Amino acid sequence: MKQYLDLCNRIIDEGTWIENERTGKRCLTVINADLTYNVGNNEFPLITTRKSFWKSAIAEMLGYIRGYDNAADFRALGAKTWDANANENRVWLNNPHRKGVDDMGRVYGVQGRAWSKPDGGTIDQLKKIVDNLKAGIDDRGEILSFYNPGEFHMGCLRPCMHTHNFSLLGDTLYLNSFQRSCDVPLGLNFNQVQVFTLLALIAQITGKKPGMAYHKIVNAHIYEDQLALMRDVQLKREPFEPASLSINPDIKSLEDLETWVTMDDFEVSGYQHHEAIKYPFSV
Ligand SMILES: Nc1nc(=O)c2c([nH]1)NC[C@@H]1CN(c3ccc(C(=O)N[C@@H](CCC(=O)O)C(=O)O)cc3)CN21
Ligand SMILES: O=c1ccn([C@H]2C[C@H](O)[C@@H](COP(=O)(O)O)O2)c(=O)[nH]1
Repeated sequence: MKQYLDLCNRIIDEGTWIENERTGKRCLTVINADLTYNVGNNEFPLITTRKSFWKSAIAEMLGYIRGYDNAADFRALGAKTWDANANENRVWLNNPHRKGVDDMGRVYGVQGRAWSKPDGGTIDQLKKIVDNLKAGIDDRGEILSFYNPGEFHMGCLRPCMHTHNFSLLGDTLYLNSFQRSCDVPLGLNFNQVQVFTLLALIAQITGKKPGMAYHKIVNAHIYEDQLALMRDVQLKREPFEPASLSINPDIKSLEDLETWVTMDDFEVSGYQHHEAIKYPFSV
């Protein structure tokens, strides 16, 4: 929690105002933040200075793991977070690649599970990683990349958290996750949970011990219409003791994640939090 609050305070104290053309809003911005999560000790990085909708965050990550490309599939898992980007952004609505209502296009998990090869066919990056790690192999290229500039024009948004790089040291699994752009009041609250849960899940299905997750953020910002709520409400609150996450131990394979897992397979205990804050969302 401290590292989240430190980043919010740093943006407010040292940030630079930057115009953002895509949303038409100004953002108070800093460059470079490094967050770390101790997954081995189950130090779940859940925000306590407002109510966090952690189930939506995990549902989103599960949707990426499954390679979903449709906001309705995310909703069915419990995340409404892609509705606006799929259905309310004028540039995407006018894009000839959009297949209809709720289509997100070739974003995130589509690239992770079905990256198109120039000579035909697709690459399943996640399956290769899981198979290798299960066999104790780290080829120093256990990389899940959602960032495919050749297909940006076929998706509603470029991926923000774009690369997840796994590493094995003996029986311990590590994760470095890279994020190019971060909406600190709204997105980071989710992204912290996602990096943590991704390492916990992949360790569980590959039979490894989870170690540390390292989360690198490049452009960390607060939108102008979020600033007062962050500065005058959320940052005035005292954080509570951290919560912990438990994951159904029956989840044993990538196929389990792809087929029967729901949000009922995740539980958070000891979550004390302040009241929810409704931050404005920029499409
Ligand atoms: N401007 C912007 N910020 C983001 O964080 C973001 C995007 N766009 N576009 C793609 C995804 C979608 N994400 C989202 C979208 C919505 C919420 C959101 O509304 N959160 C509320 C309520 C969540 C709920 O009820 O489930 C929150 O209070 O956290 C969070 C992350 C993260 N990403
Ligand atoms: O997982 C996510 C997804 C998105 N965001 C935020 C970061 C930005 O505020 C917007 C994306 O806008 P770009 O113009 O494409 O940078 O969404 C996030 O924080 N986390």
